[in-house]
Amino acid sequence: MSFADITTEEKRRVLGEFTEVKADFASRGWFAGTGGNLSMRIGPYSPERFYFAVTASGKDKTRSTPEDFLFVDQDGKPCEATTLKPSAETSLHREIYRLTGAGAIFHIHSVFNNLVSEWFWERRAVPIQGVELIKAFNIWEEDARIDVPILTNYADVPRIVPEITERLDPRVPGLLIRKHGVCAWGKDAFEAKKHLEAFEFLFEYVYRWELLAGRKG
Ligand SMILES: CSC[C@@H](O)[C@@H](O)C(=O)COP(=O)(O)O
Ligand SMILES: [Zn+2]
Repeated sequence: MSFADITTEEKRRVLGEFTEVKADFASRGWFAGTGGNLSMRIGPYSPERFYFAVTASGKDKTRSTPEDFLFVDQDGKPCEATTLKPSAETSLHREIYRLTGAGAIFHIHSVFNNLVSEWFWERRAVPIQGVELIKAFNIWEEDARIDVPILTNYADVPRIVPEITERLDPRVPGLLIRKHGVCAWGKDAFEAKKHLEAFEFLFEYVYRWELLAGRKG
């Protein structure tokens, strides 16, 4: 099955859901300075062949226009004729889809995700233990601990890709890029959003806990 076989109804459904998620994130202030990008997969999946809708690069993501998204394939090539440029960080989405088969990936910049990525940079991971919201990742064991990987924020974005390949933890549906932002994913937009909200809660918790524990300043 190729992209041409995907029905117009299915494309409309995905873009409709995508538009809602984007507006919701905009209302939370998650797209400061055009930062952040979102993608949602469409059609059948294999690690070698898949398609996804992705936000166009450099747009004001707090606005809704007919030029907000385009469809690309597993190589990041547009599936339809367009003048739009896919997100500068499309290579990160491609690799996460290839490794996980996720249905949606959301990347945002926030002050808390930037702060914890720097504070824990030496260990290359943010440790989080025993906080109830870890269950949002479908991890139910008593006093569970996760380590959210922190990757190097290379200006040449494709250089980050091998670090994703090496560091992605199948139990943890997210990763941080140092002093940049978080990518969170899930089997569909609902789950990716749930994971993103949980990460943002947990990063704020960790930051505040470090302050209370006197490890900062
Ligand atoms: C202007 S914010 C920095 C951007 O380079 C990037 O990190 C980002 O998240 C948005 O890039 P985009 O190409 O619009 O998807
Ligand atoms: Zn970014």
